[in-house]
Amino acid sequence: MKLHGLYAITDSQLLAGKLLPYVEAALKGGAKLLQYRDKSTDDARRLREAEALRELCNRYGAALIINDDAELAARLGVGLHLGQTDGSLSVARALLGRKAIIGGTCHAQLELAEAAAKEGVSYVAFGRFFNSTTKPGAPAANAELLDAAKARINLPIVAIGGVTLENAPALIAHGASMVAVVHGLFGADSAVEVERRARAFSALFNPI
Ligand SMILES: Cc1ncc(COP(=O)(O)OP(=O)(O)O)c(N)n1
Ligand SMILES: Cc1ncsc1CCOP(=O)(O)O
Ligand SMILES: [Mg+2]
Repeated sequence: MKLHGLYAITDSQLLAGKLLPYVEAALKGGAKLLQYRDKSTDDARRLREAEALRELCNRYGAALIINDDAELAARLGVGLHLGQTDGSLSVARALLGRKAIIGGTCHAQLELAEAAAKEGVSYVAFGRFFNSTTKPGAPAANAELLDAAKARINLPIVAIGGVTLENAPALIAHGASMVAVVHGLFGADSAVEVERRARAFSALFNPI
């Protein structure tokens, strides 16, 4: 799977009562990666929802990534995203195997990306690039960081944080292989609008 294009991330509050139709709309619109991001402790619901999302991703040729929870990713045989305090990337790589998509949060620091690369990640994620209602306290990054990362890190680069259809082109021009989006994609009034946005995000990426 080429890590290039739209990376959709779910939010349990924003998608309450409409998780599956909105995710299906994003996948129809061309999202390549889908991250299940749910901070709740209801393990039964998380398992059920993640299984349903895996089925949807399979149907649309996208890959499912689980946020924070290596055991759930291993149980489902899908990818994983870990932040700096979410556990070891190299342990996750050993657990999930060499083919799994594993991503690591690198905030605004190239050194974190170099360390993550050594631990065997599939992509490095930087951000937040803009104001984010989903995670307002995330450390701020700027587009020049992407230029530097492109020159130093030989891995796909994901840009996250306040990404919209208006500001995504600059991130892509500075080397982002993927844009990861919550609100700018799923903060829509209808599934039709989510699909339209997903298509528009996807069209920003040149075919490779
Ligand atoms: C693609 C992507 N990039 C960054 C994050 C943030 O991860 P983290 O810092 O662990 O914060 P939480 O998302 O767990 O609140 C991410 N989830 N996905
Ligand atoms: C999880 C995360 N990590 C850095 S910013 C962010 C939130 C992204 O959500 P939004 O696209 O709504 O800003
Ligand atoms: Mg995390």
